[in-house]
Amino acid sequence: MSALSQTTAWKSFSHAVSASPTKPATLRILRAAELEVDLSTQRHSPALVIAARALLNQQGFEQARADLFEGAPINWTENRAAWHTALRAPTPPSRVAHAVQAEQAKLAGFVERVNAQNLYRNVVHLGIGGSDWGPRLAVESLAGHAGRRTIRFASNVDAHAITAALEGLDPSDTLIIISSKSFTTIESLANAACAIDWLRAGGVKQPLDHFVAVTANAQAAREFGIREEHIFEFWDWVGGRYSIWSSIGLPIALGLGMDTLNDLRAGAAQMDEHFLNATLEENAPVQMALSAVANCSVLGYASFALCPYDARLRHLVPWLQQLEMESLGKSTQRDGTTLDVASSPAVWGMPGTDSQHTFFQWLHQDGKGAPVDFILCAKPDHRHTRHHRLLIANCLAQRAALLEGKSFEQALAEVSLKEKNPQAAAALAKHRVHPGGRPSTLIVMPQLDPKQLGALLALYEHKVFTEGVLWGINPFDQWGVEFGKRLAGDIERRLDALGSDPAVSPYDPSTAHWVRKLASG
Ligand SMILES: O=P(O)(O)OC[C@H]1O[C@H](O)[C@H](O)[C@@H](O)[C@@H]1O
Repeated sequence: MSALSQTTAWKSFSHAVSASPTKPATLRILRAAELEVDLSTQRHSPALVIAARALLNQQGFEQARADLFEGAPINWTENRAAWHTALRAPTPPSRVAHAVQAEQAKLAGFVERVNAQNLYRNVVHLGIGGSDWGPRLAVESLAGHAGRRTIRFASNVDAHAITAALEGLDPSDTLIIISSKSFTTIESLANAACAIDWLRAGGVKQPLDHFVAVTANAQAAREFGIREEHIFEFWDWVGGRYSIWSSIGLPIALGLGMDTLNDLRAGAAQMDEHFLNATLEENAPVQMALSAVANCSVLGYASFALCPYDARLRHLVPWLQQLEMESLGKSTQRDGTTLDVASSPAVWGMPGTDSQHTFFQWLHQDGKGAPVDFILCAKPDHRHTRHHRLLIANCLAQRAALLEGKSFEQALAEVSLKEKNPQAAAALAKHRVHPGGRPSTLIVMPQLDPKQLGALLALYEHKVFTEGVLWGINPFDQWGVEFGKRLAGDIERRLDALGSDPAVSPYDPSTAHWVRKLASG
C-alpha cells in the first residue's frame, strides 16, 4: 500500500476539501432511521462528492461494509469478526442465530423470573470500559422509562466508587452483576471481591448466589464460583466497546425492562439498514466519517467536541470517547505502513448549556478551535416549554455563531455605539472578532427514547467504522490498552513485594523511584 497521502484519490479529496466553501450555500440534512443529521455546516461541494466517492472506492469501503455485516474476520490483528450487528438484527445471521437467540432467551427468562418473584430491589453493576459505558449511558439517560429497580454502577478501582455504589443498600435484596468480556479485568474483579465481603458482612450466607456474570470467558466465571444459570455469555466476535447489544445489556433489562433493551436493539437495527442501503451521498454514518476525515486530516483539527443539548446524555461523552479513541487511536495500516496523514481526533465535550459556560469561549475565539457535534431532542419529556425553547435557542445560537463569526467591521459598529473615540473603539473591536467558518454537525432526535438512543449509538459506531476504512486502520483492537494493563500488573507485583530493588527494575529512573517510595509507604 503506498502512503495514503500520495494516492490519487487522497490528493483529489484533500484538494476538494480545501477548495470547498467554509459557509454553506444550501441545506444538507440526511435522514437516518428517525434521526436527522444536518451536515450543512461541514465542507461540501460537487467536486468533493466525486472525490469522496473515489476515496471510499480506493479504500475498499463497500467490501469492508459487506464484511462487517457478514461476520468476516475484519479485526485482522486478532483474526476475528466484529459482529455486533448480528446481536441486534431482527433475524440474526444463520451462522450465529442459534447461539444469539439462545442467549437472548436465557437473559429474558432470567429477567422474567426475578421480576415475577420480585427479587432484588437493587442491582450493582461492576464493569469498566466497554462493559460499563453503554449500559451506564442507557440506564441513566432513559431513567424516565419505567425504572423498576435501583441500578448503580461501579467501574473504577478506586474503592470510593464501589463503596458509594453499595452504600445504603440492603445486601439481602441486592444483585451484583460482573460484566467483563475477558473476566480478567482487575478493576471488576477487585470490586467483585469487595462486594462479596459486603454481602457476607451483611449476613448473606452464600454471597455468590447474589452474583451474575456477563462474559466471553464463562470458564473463568465458573471458577470464580458463579452458578451456571447465572452466567450469560457473549463471544469473542463481539468487541468490548460494541457489547451493549449483547447480554451486557442486562442492567438495562433489569432496571428499565426487557422492552427497553429490545427497543434499543431495534433502533440500532434501523440504523444498520440505513448504513447498508442508503446511497453513499445520503448515508449519514458515511458522510459524518468523511467530514471527520476532512476536518482532521485535511483541515488540521486535532479534536472535536460533543455537546448533546440534553442533560440526560452526559454519559454519551465518555461512551463516544471510548468508541472513537480506542477504535481509531492508532496509526499502523493493514500492511504495516505508518499512516501518513493526521488521524483520530481526540474527543471531548459536555452537555449544553453547561458547556457554554465552560469551554465555548475557546470554541468561538481560539485561533483554531474544534468542530462540534450538537445533539438535540425535538420533544422533551417534561412540561417546561420555556426551558426547552431556551435549550433549543442556545444550541442553534452557538452553532450559528461558530459558523457566522463576526467580522472586524461588525465588531467595530457594535463597539462604536458606546465608545466614541475611534482609536479606542478599533482597539476594543479586535477583541470581539470571531473568525467563524467553524464546522459542526447537528443531530436532531425526535425524542430521547430507547429506539432513538439505539439508532444514535449505531450511527456513531458506523461512522467510526467508516473512518477506520478511510484511514486503513483496524478499529477493533486496542493493543495500547493491553500494554498499559500489563505494566500495571507488573508494577502492582513490585509494590506488593515492598520496595523492590530499583537497580533491577526495568523502568525508567522516575518510575523506579516512585515504585520504591510508594511501596515502602
Ligand atoms: O470487558 P473487559 O474484558 O473487562 O474489558 C473492559 C475494557 O478493558 C479495556 O479497557 C479494553 O480496552 C476495553 O475495550 C474493555 O472494554
